[in-house]
Amino acid sequence: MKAAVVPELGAKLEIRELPVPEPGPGQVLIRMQTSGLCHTDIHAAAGDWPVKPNPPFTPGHEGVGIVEETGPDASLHKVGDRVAIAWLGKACGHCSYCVDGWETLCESQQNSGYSMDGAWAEYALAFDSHVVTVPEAVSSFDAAPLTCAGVTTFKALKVSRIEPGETAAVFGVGGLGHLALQYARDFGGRVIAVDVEDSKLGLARQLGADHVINARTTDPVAAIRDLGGADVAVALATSPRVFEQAFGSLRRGGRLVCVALPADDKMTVPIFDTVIGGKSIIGSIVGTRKDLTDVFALHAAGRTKVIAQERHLDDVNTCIEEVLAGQVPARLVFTF
Ligand SMILES: NC(=O)c1ccc[n+]([C@@H]2O[C@H](COP(=O)([O-])OP(=O)(O)OC[C@H]3O[C@@H](n4cnc5c(N)ncnc54)[C@H](O)[C@@H]3O)[C@@H](O)[C@H]2O)c1
Ligand SMILES: [Zn+2]
Ligand SMILES: [Zn+2]
Repeated sequence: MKAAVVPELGAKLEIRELPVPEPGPGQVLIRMQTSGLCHTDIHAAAGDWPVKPNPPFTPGHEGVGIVEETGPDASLHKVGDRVAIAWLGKACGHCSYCVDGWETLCESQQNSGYSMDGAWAEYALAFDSHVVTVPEAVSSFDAAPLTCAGVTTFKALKVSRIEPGETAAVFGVGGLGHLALQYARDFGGRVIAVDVEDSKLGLARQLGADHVINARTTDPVAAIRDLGGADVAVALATSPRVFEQAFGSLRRGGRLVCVALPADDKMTVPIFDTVIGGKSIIGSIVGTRKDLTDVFALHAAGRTKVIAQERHLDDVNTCIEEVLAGQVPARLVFTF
């Protein structure tokens, strides 16, 4: 099979011919149909996060495909089922987090395309217990971005406790942001989109943003405050400065949801303003299998639009450059 492999951290990916892997206990072998390029895969290949993956490895955690073979003790899914491989490759199932509906916080979890080989390949192994069924009404093309960008921003808006009528500011209209603003529109009220590319802001308008701000030419903090401030700000761009601006845009009682994971790991926020203004800072990591099922159901009901372009795995290095240059509306999806 063909797979994109990170030979060493920071190096260009290589397209390699590898043997199709055999499913072990509890595993299924998936024949990939589509696989999205999340900015997390770029961090993984660069090795720019505090906890590093071990090369050589195959990235990819927005994989959608067909179960081709089941390993011993894998009985939840059967050959022919269409399933999604998400970032949460496996959680233990019995720690305090897992039993309390917070499997995404499990300390012994495995992550697809990071601690285990991922979905940028013609075939991938996954755990039967953790792949999620894709409903018929959701195409494999749309399902790929929903599997990380969708579930992550759906969860981020849930933990923000946004209320109908509240204002949400979405910082970064990339793969995650273009879905975040649709959930914000559906769960809350007014939506303000911030990016540094006019093309992304045009897309944000089409997807229902009420106001758009180009942070390259306009100070987003002042502009959002002029609009009355944000009840919820979601940080989806990979720079600490964006987190600080997102915090600065909050009105009293506002909640900053931290989602992006910039390599530069520190942000500065004013303590006085946090205390006096009763503001909250919330971290949010992907979503559960149930969240992803809900995301698919919303999409099947026509509530979200996925904006993505089709690419070939052979062009993976160019694709990464395109994403880094901010040229992509809004996700790239490899098709097999
Ligand atoms: N917490 C989680 O569970 C989770 C899940 C998936 C991805 N992530 C992280 O989220 C981040 C975003 O991922 P993505 O796939 O959406 O990336 P992306 O590259 O598709 O989108 C980033 C967007 O930010 C915009 N941007 C850049 N600089 C900006 C600035 N100064 N102000 C406003 N916008 C700016 C870019 O133009 C782009 O539209 C990455 O760090 C990724 O690792 C986190
Ligand atoms: Zn992702
Ligand atoms: Zn656990």
